[in-house]
Amino acid sequence: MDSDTPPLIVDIDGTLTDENRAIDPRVMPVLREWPARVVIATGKAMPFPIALCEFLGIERTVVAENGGVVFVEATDELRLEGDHEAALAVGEAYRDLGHDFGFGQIDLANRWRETELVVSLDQPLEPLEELATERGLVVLDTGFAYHVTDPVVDKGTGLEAVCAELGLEPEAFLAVGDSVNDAQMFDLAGEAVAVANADETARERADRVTDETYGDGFLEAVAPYRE
Ligand SMILES: O=C(O)COP(=O)(O)O
Ligand SMILES: [Mg+2]
Repeated sequence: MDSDTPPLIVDIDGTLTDENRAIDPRVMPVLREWPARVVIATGKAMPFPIALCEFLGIERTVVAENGGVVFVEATDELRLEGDHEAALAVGEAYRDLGHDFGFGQIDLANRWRETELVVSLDQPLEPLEELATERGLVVLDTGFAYHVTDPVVDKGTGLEAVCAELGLEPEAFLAVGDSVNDAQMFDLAGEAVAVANADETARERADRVTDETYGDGFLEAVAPYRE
């Protein structure tokens, strides 16, 4: 890798993982040794990307909850944005209709969530969308969960917030991802790469799509910078 390596913003599920959310171990040395800034941008709640950074031994620069949560360790900045009350109200109304979030009693998917709400893909989408729309929220299907999210935030606004903290430009970034929740960061990044398992929106908004899927796709996306 040379000094021209761009900063990297990368999604977790479907990009660094396999289809079952397990991290592909081959991505770990790549992230650990990346010579420029690495931003982990995910729909997951903050503890997951923070833990990933900690276990990788890299600085914690994180966009979580699809942009609702931004944490920049270097400047000690934590920004929470989005109407969490509205998301919780959607959840309550969804339950009142007899539906369930689908993550069991303990619900680790929502437990540490601070700005949005997630529902399992095996639960009905239509009533969730109706309730979300009534409250000015949107439902994102990432291929891993339905996210009830405030449209004032996304991974693009998250990238902008990180850049404002660190004095970087979004156009300097290489972005890699796999789904609709990566679209706005793809639009802002100088180079956006969708892995081959990506959904239609991510593929359309990317500059290129890899031949390989999941972790293999990520490795292919970053290969030009590792020669
Ligand atoms: O868990 C999800 O639903 C999406 O997570 P991701 O943004 O890291 O792919
Ligand atoms: Mg993803």
